[in-house]
Amino acid sequence: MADDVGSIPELDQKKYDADEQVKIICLGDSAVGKSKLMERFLLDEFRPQQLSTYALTLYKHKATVGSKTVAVDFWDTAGQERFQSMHPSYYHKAHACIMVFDVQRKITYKNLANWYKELREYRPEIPCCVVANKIDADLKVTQRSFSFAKKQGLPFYFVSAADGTNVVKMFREMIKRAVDYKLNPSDFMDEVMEELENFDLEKKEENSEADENGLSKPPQQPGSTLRLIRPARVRDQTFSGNSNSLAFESSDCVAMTRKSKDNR
Ligand SMILES: Nc1nc2c(ncn2[C@@H]2O[C@H](COP(=O)(O)OP(=O)(O)OP(=O)(O)O)[C@@H](O)[C@H]2O)c(=O)[nH]1
Ligand SMILES: [Mg+2]
Repeated sequence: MADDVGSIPELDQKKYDADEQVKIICLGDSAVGKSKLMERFLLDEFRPQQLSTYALTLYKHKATVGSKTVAVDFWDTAGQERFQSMHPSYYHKAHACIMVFDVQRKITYKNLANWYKELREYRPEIPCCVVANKIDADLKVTQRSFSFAKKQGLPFYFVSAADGTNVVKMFREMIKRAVDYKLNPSDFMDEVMEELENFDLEKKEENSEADENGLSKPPQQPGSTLRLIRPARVRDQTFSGNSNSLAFESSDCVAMTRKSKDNR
């Protein structure tokens, strides 16, 4: 049993600060085909058996965008109702989101509104798209209009993980949008986080300079800087092929605490 998600290199989210690393998350109800879409894109295969994702799977992919090679981490999680809402660390530092519904199950389309609301609470500005999956089961659905994406101003794709329709196109466009977002973040929180991280680094440098000059360090004020508290415990960790799976045991989450001077 691992005791700290931060100690699992694949899940150390600091790596997403590097220019050539992006994180793309996938949202949608259970059995809409999130994992099958990833498998279709990454392995170009489709095995119809259903195995619901257990908590979290991380798929790694190298993509070329312009002249750059970019490492893309796709985060895939179970859309099961029992989870109700997603673990906050799932959204943390995500650069794009793919929202999926099943054209054969109306409820999965209706539930997009809930997924989208939660996404925007954590990531107000990241690029997002809506994906109507399983069109192979009934091609006539492509004649219908699904207004949710239009209302929210989001790109919309009819796809099929089973026969591959539009899958590569959709993933490539989302990777490009994630990279563009990474280079020009319009998310206020991203900028605040970056400022605070730089501020913390500068402070550390000042302290070590003071040390070198034989000066004493200023006393550390507990809670006066921004701290990232990582999920405390991990129940299970398995590695297979190019993906990692793990489960969070409790609702412990990536939480940010910051006490201002006035609160001390
Ligand atoms: N006909 C058809 N079936 C599909 C397609 N994509 C997925 N399925 C089937 O839908 C079922 C669920 O697919 P998954 O990819 O496991 O669904 P998921 O969204 O990852 O589900 P959770 O992990 O439980 O959240 C499987 O039985 C797949 O075979 C598709 O494009 N066409
Ligand atoms: Mg799945």
